[in-house]
Amino acid sequence: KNFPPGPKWVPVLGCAAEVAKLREKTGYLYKAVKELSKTYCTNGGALGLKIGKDRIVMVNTLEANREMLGNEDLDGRPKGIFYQTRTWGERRGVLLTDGELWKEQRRFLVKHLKEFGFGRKGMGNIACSEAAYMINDLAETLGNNNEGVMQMHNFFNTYILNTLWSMMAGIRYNPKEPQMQVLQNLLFDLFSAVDMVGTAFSHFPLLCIIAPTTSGYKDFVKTHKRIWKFLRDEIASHEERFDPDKEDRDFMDVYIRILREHGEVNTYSKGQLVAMCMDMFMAGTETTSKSMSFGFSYLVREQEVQKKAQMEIDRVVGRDRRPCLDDRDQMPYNSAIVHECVRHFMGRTFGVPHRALRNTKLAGYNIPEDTMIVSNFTNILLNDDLFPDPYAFKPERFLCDGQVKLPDYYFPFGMCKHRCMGDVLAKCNIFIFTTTMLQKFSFLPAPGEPLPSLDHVDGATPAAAPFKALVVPRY
Ligand code: HEM
Repeated sequence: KNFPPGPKWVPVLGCAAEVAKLREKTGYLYKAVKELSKTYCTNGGALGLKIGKDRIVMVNTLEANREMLGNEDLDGRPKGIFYQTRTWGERRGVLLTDGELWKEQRRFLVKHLKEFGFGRKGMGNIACSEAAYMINDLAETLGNNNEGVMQMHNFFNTYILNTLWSMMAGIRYNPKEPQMQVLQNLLFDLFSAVDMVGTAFSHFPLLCIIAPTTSGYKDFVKTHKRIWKFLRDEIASHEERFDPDKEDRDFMDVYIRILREHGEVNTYSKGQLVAMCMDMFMAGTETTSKSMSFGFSYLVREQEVQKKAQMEIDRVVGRDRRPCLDDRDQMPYNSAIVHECVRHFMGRTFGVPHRALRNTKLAGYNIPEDTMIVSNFTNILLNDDLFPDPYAFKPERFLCDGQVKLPDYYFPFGMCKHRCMGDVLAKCNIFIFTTTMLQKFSFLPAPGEPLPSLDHVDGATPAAAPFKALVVPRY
């Protein structure tokens, strides 16, 4: 009763058929949700759906999103086969957990990552060092001082992963390593095959038994097994070389020390360590590298924006040294590019789902316990009234009197208790990587190729459609 309005529910399916039909017609889940909201939500605040077993509320308006993120009754994370299969049937990690485990482990993770630079000056240095590898690799691929056409949409992945992994595991990977390429492709496919709200087998769990292959369950498990193996191997090699008398070198060392000294007590366990690494691996790399690939797909289209960014880099940094985080305050245009990259990425996705911990209210509607609640960021970040001409790439929208000014309706990293843990790292990486690339190279439309498409690959996190650029050294 008084559940947010939406399409009619039929037994077993709920309104899955109508959502699927619209999704097929529009090509994207976020567009399907937009059309449904137009049809069913007179006041717009929230759209109520039932897909298989899941009651889902899409939170549409700015006001309703603020209310949702500030309501502690809605601070749970979903339960169920989709979310728990990721962590071998248990609730582990920091991304999709709630309650005591989430609170204690999130606090522990943030506190100890700081020892290795997270959120501190060291983080900027790590990003600069990784950006230097990136441009050297690019120059090497092109052949010194030559230009060439490059596939760009997945170019940044490993470098972005390395900035986080140097703090988590003290490692940097070579992007050309076949194992790394396999892992990146696995992640890309995984994120394209599922949605933020789940997938066929999570809404209809019976499919895991009667149609494990077509429902995507088998692939989901297979991909996760490979990611677990990758992480467990790394933890095992940390355990092997762990020396209690030596200083910890990274977060894995810190966690291993806790387990050796106290055993698996309270919320601490080896499984929790694997799950946290997996969460960071997924939440921390896909989001930032996809924001960057959206950004570069637009920079190739919008040569004027690229030129303005390069003029600012030349003026503030020059060509004799590389950009660093301390330059950011003097580089409002490039800082605004960072926000525009994130806006384009998050504007095509949904927030990480929340769950009602108890019966509560949202936007005047009743929200029963265990309902999944999802921020519809499209309605905010691609909203014509809040961001005029929303599909254009305009860093200027974040500038006022030559300085960056963020409106209070720009919160792509969420708000309140579940706010993104990695926003500072993400913004640091996008700034350093973009400015370092634009200082050294220009990215032009590839001859004979179409301009990068404005369409994207749908999924749990959206990806810029694959595109190429002609990369030309500037000096
Ligand atoms: C452009 C990059 C990124 C964007 C747009 C982004 C966005 C978000 C959003 C919207 C949430 C959900 C907030 C909520 O549920 O209310 C979130 C959660 C989270 N993000 Fe990010 N994120 C980014 C990068 C990162 C990075 C680099 C890391 C890791 C260092 C990270 C780690 C996490 C974690 C662990 C959570 C779960 C927080 C919790 O539930 O307590 N994210 N992020």
